[in-house]
Amino acid sequence: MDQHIKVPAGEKITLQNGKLTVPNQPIVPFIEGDGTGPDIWQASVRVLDAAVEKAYGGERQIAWMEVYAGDKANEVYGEQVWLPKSTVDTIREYLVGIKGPLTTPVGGGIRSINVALRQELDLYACVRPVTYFDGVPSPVKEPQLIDMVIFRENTEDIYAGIEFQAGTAEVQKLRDFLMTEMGVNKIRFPETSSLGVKPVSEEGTKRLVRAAIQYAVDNGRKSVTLVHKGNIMKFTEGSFRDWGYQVAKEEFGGVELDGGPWLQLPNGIVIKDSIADAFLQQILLRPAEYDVIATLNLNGDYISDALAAQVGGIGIAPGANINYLTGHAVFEATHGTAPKYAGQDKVNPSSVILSGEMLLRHLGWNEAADLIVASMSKTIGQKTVTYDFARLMDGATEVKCSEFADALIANL
Ligand SMILES: NC(=O)C1=CN([C@@H]2O[C@H](COP(=O)(O)OP(=O)(O)OC[C@H]3O[C@@H](n4cnc5c(N)ncnc54)[C@H](OP(=O)(O)O)[C@@H]3O)[C@@H](O)[C@H]2O)C=CC1
Ligand SMILES: O=C(O)CCC(=O)C(=O)O
Ligand SMILES: [Mg+2]
Repeated sequence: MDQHIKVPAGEKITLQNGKLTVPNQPIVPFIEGDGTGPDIWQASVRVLDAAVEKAYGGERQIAWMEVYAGDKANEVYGEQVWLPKSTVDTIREYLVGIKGPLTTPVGGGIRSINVALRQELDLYACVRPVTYFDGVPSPVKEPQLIDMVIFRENTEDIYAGIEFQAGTAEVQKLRDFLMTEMGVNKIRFPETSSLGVKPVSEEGTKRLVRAAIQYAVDNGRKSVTLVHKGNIMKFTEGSFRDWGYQVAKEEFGGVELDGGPWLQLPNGIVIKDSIADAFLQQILLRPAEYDVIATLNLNGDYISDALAAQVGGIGIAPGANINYLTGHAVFEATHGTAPKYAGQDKVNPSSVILSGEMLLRHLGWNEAADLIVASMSKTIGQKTVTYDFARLMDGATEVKCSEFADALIANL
């Protein structure tokens, strides 16, 4: 902790015997985020506080504690400080946090702060539920059939950022090693290639798939689909599939259906797999056949936004980054900073509000979480929506980001 972080009155959330102990005034660190982050956070925190107040009449309250990352860390800690150590240490100490989106430049510049936070805290499961709220405009015919929860591996894959730029001494060293010592002759343009490394481990895969299956078991879901491109990337994505089936068999009692590879657990849950390209058309054509999804980091990134579009877009796509073993969890929207709308009080705050709803449920404050879901349904049902929905909805009343929060609070 340092002098920039003001600790509010409240108590720490702790983990005891694998279970969270949540005081009535838990201190929860938050990162406001870049771009539209401040608008969204200011709207979201009001809704979260109002839901808690309504559910518990003042007996419970979240003590929010601001920690810094991205542009605001530069302002507070000085230039080129994007993710202060104290931010990571504070979230580590207080276990549960929430964040707005943070900018990552394309090409050069800093590596993703979002990814760094997930790696530093080993938040190995990125959990992104995709459900439909009645009345939301959707490009598909039967959006109500979509009810999936994506479990995206969050620490490995090509997403880990191990890559070397064309023309550097580093890439030359790696290329020479691959070509002379490993017999690699498939780099099409060796002199001008950048090279990336795609680590996919048995441990990393198994803990993610284990979490996905456990979620399916705990929540009475019908199936878990392992999504991969294992026909082409045999030892990374193919192994993800194989290790996934192994967990289902060895730890959850899966038995082969019709000679495999699909499995069925004793409670009826089906464990199956799908190749990523085919999967992306299947979720459009036959979404009812998919339920819990377990996939690698980059696939999960693409699938998250594609599925979000089917239920109205990334303005209403929440998520959580979780380590089920240590209890650490950082909740965040699926979308980014949407920089062209920054400071306009315009964008949809629903993704962060519903990420907060997931946070409340994670704390066991289900009454407050339920109030938020009900209010979201009611407000959208009244066609009071932000620009993203209004432009696709007949007869909608378009409201600002902050006004949408007001409407949600009024409907709690
Ligand atoms: N976890 C994180 O913090 C993430 C950070 N990022 C970062 O964000 C930056 C911008 O990324 P970009 O690719 O533009 O993706 P964004 O998700 O920021 O925005 C893409 C488009 O999605 C729509 N959108 C996004 N958020 C909302 C919202 N709250 N309400 C309504 N519509 C929304 C807008 O569509 P329209 O134009 O149609 O109105 C927007 O132009 C990059 O630096 C990227 O790295 C990206 C993803 C996640
Ligand atoms: O870190 C980033 O900038 C992008 C991350 C992202 O798109 C995601 O996690 O969905
Ligand atoms: Mg993404």
